[in-house]
Amino acid sequence: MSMTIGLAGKPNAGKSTFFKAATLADVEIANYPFTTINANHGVTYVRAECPCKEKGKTCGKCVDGIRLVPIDIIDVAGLVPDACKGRGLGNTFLDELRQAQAIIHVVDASGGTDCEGNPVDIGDHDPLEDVAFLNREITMWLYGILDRNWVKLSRKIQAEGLKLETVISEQLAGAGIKESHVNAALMETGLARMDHVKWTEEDMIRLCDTMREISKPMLIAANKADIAPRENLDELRELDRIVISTSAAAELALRSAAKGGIIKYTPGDRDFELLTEDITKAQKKGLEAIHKVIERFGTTGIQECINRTVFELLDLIVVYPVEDEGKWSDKLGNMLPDAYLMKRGSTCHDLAYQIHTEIGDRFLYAVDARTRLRLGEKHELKNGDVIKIVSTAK
Ligand SMILES: Nc1nc2c(ncn2[C@@H]2O[C@H](COP(=O)(O)OP(=O)(O)OP(=O)(O)O)[C@@H](O)[C@H]2O)c(=O)[nH]1
Repeated sequence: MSMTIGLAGKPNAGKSTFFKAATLADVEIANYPFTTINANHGVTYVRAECPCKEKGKTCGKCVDGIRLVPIDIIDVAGLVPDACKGRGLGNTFLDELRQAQAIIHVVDASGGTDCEGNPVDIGDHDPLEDVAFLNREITMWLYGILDRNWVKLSRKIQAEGLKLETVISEQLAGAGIKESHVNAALMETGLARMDHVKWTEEDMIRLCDTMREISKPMLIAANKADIAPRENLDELRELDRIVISTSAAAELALRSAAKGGIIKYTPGDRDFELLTEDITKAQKKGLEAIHKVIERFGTTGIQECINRTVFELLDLIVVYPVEDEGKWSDKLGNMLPDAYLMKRGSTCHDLAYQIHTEIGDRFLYAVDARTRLRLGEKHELKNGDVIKIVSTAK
């Protein structure tokens, strides 16, 4: 199961900076091959507690007990200028959006760019408009697809006795909508109890809006928080969703400085340590400014966006498969060699399949390496579990 985070945002909101920062990893930390599919596709990392700390050992795969687990991220390009003037979302944008299971919407919280991304005075543009705009556009895109054939589909449901959720999900399959999404939206809107023939346009838009929320959960990165008026940040925080104050520019500077050996900084840290005095005046001033930003907000917010997208919006957990339940290692003695992101609710059997099809097919039982207890195939995994799978596979 591969999951992808989509980064969306109007021009100049800081989306490219966010993407660059989120995908810039110190190779020594990352330990994974850098797999760029194209310029817009990259790998970012979830920050997790590494279990090796509990053993009082260092696995060599983490930094001071912080494990970085890879996940794909796409810079969803093509939220075109003029979209807000009625041109709608671009095809590139929608094509890429389909591939993402959750969205981080990078908003210019400073209000220093208009709806097309043109610079205006700080505070002149209301960032709430950008949030509402993107949501509405995605909803109306779904509605457009559904409405196109609705009369025909509606008749088909009645004539052939088909299930409403099957027909709707088939029509919206291209947008990544699954039957479970439709079902959940029908329940949430109360439309499940109403004859679909009687649905008004407004009902259908409401259904699409709810399907969007469920199938593409979104959090808001209130970016440029460092220069944003406080009212803007407060206003955004009142939204009924996760809103995180971010400074993509600060995170990019920190990761670049860490990569260059100037500072010690692991993504998401609440501070950084200067490793050399051999820096220019400008660098020193820059780092001091970033220090103030971190002091004010706790972190730059970028890592928090990734973590909360993964653990809350996508509802994933991290699981560590091992072959030796005593040493928490593989056969060669490498401690905690892998960290897998899996959907919450996954079982030991699912983990076996994730490791290898044959191990899944020939699964016998699993062992919780912490408690040494035997677990059956249906046992549900928890975040941070260290698990050995026993199978008859060679
Ligand atoms: N003050 C401040 N400026 C930022 C921040 N993030 C990005 N910027 C600046 O905002 C401008 C736009 O950033 P980009 O990352 O290029 O914006 P974008 O949304 O990707 O825009 P396009 O590439 O045109 O789509 C640049 O000058 C950045 O340096 C931030 O957190 N704080």
